[in-house]
Amino acid sequence: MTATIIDGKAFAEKLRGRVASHVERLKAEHGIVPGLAVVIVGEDPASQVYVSSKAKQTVELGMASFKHELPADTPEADLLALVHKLNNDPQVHGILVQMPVPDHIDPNKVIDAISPDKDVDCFTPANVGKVQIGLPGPVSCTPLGCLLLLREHLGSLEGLNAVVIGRSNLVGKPMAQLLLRENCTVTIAHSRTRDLAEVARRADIVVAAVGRPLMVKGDWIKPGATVIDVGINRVPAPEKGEGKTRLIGDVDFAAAVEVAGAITPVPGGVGPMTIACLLANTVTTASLINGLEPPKDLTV
Ligand SMILES: Nc1nc2c(c(=O)[nH]1)N[C@@H](CN(C=O)c1ccc(C(=O)N[C@@H](CCC(=O)O)C(=O)O)cc1)CN2
Repeated sequence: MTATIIDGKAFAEKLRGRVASHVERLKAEHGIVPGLAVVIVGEDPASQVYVSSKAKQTVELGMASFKHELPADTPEADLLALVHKLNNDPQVHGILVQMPVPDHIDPNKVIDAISPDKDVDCFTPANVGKVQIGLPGPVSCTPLGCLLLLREHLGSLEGLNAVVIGRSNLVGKPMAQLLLRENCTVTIAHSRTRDLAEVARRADIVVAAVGRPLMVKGDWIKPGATVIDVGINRVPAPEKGEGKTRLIGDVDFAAAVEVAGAITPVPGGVGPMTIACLLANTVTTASLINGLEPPKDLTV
């Protein structure tokens, strides 16, 4: 059996189309131009690519983009001051500080500084709580992207056994929460989980978000299960030339594709959905800030 490949790139394109039509409507009917501010501290090459992509796509969808590039040695206080300025800027409806930040900056202080009204990453405790109890607002971008892909592929997730491997605040925990909201039976597995392979083998849905290349083996997957690979691991690729790299996921794709019912590739799976969901969240926050109901087709 060979799994269906879940095409995140194609789905992200469709989602961006929906975002663009809501942006047009907000402008035409309410005179609102949703604005997204992205802040990057330092020169991490991957982060720079993601931030440029975010800014470019924001403009492509008709929104206003505000990009702030700060040197790696920026004092924490200066970053917090910029966030406060953006909190008070009426043209900005979404604020994102690219993670990770350099070691001398406390990411929790940065997250705390972002106004929950503009927290398009859904990192603030207020928004994490809203997701938990099902109130409208932004939803963590990568987990939102995963869930939209799962719904598109499976329809209802009700009653399914879902195993999330990884317990980060960025992906694992919010992913588990969203799956619970879908009435899945959810297990969060992690580095200390006993018999991880056995736990994974019970799952109808496996979400791998550990950041360890190829950790999830083919024989960890129940035949027919749906596998969502959140891993984005850059590894050396000498076959492509000296110093070249390639991206691989947390799942051993070549083996898992023979067992699973459906699987996301890396690249081209969850990654593109993360940015599309960020843009969707910006329309959500722009709507809420202006007292409008956020569009239902951009969220879960
Ligand atoms: N403040 C945030 N920081 C980070 C987040 C986040 O959601 N908010 N997520 C990740 C990185 N990330 C977005 O910022 C991200 C990662 C990957 C992709 C993507 O499109 N990947 C492509 C491959 C791209 C490549 O060649 O490198 C794919 O998988 O097809 C988009 C966004 C950490 N930080």
